[in-house]
Amino acid sequence: MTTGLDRRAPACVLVIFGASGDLTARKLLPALERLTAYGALPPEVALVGVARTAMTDGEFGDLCRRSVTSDGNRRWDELASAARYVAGDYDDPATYQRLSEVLADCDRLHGTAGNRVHYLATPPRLFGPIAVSLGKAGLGTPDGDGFVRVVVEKPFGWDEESARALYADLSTAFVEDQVFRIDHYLAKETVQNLLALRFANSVFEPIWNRTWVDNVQITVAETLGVGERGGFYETTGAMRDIVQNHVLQVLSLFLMEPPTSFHPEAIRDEKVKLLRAIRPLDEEAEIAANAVRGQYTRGGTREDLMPGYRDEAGVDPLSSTETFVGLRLDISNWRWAGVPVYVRTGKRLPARVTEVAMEFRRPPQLPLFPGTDADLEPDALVVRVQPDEGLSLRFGAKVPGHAFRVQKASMDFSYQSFEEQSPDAYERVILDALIGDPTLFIRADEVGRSWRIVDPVLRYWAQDPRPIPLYQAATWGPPEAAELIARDGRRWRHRG
Ligand SMILES: NC(=O)C1=CN([C@@H]2O[C@H](COP(=O)(O)OP(=O)(O)OC[C@H]3O[C@@H](n4cnc5c(N)ncnc54)[C@H](OP(=O)(O)O)[C@@H]3O)[C@@H](O)[C@H]2O)C=CC1
Ligand SMILES: O=C1O[C@H](COP(=O)(O)O)[C@@H](O)[C@H](O)[C@H]1O
Repeated sequence: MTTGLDRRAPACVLVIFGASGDLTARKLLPALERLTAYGALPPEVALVGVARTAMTDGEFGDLCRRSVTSDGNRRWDELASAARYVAGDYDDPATYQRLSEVLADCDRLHGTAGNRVHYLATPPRLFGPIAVSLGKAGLGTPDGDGFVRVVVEKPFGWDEESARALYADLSTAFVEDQVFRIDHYLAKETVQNLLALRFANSVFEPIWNRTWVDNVQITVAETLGVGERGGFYETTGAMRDIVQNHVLQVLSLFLMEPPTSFHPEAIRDEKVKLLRAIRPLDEEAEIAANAVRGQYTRGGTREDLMPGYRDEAGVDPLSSTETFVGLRLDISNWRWAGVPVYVRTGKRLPARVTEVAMEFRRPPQLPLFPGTDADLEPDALVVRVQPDEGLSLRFGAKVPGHAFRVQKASMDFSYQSFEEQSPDAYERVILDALIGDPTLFIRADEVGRSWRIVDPVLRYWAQDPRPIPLYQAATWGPPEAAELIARDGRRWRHRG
């Protein structure tokens, strides 16, 4: 992982496919503006957009400026004014011929030295065909000492088989080292801080195992519903949208073995080893007992009544797509054997919170305060990814007074205590891709292994004749979610 403060992109052209789209306007262009604001994109970096919508170079430049509020950022104006645009179908060889010519112009005018980063920000089913077309046009192969990379947005396929087909398409044009698969969660500051927490301190390592840890809980809770993205979500659901990628990535960083170095491959090797150690739920009875799905219905308060999932635009009124997933996963290795990992994610939950919590075993007995142990929450280390990024260590402390009463207290660290601002996740991933640092990107074997974990559950749900369990918007999921963990004598950290 490159750590220096002097992170600057090398000479190159960033080519965005899907340049007329939502992701480009809402995330990529604002991230590029911020990168120019702090000098990370020198004049030898050029921007090219590709999409079907007819636009001139000037109109694309206007779109760049319109998508961003920038105050006197000269380098951004320069980048947007010099931006080029190629209009055309993604499967038409003429599009790639024009792109080749535009790239040659960039090399001549901006000194971009034949280096290219192709960013695929189109609907996912176009990723494979675009990669194949880039290969056929000779745009996947670097010239001499230069580089060509491809950045792929999630999802990486819909199941293990389609992920393999996408890999095959990418491989017609690129070798694995050239492929940067994005998971924007890995670029969140607190997720990266997991590495610092675990490996820049010696105090945590001795307790990071089954001897001390009782259970791990990962929560990715959103208050929003699917909004405008109903059509997309209908084909995705919470398991593919969040668990297969964000949750399993965070989980593997949190629970992996210490890497032998901070070399990207050493970290990714440990992540994939951990993913391999997660026992897939293969048997039907195992899935029924350890996986819960749910879908939100109308709910909230009278003042803030939220629509049900089936009322959202683009959603089938009889849809059985899951907007909530609860799972118990088990890890078959020496460090974590017998420590359940509870995972929960959903839309329209009561709070926006993403966190990883490690609950510690209770003391063997509580002789000083008999009768309280059932009520006392277990000690826990909580990594808050959002909002209010930080860490908390929760423990029991005596309440002042004559009686010996114990209450939970916590030691907190908040990222707000640093003066430096965290870069937005997309700033981080774009700059890493331009620099060529793959640490925060997902390797092909991690993708395959993650599908291996979620596929059996998705197949089981697809043929399950029972109606999907429902939960009211602004509640913590269906009752089955509470039962999943209560069966083991435990409770979710956040509950209604
Ligand atoms: N939007 C977001 O917040 C996030 C998006 N992503 C991922 O980023 C990628 C892009 O997402 P987003 O920008 O929302 O997608 P859009 O639906 O906005 O599509 C991007 C562009 O692709 C082209 N396109 C759309 N539909 C088709 C089609 N049927 N055939 C050919 N071209 C089409 C359009 O350009 P034109 O018609 O001009 O060719 C469109 O502007 C997706 O893979 C998504 O999963 C990931 C995280 C968040
Ligand atoms: O990838 C996705 O993530 C967002 C949540 O991202 P966050 O950074 O706001 O936590 C989620 O809303 C979306 O459905 C999913 O595609």
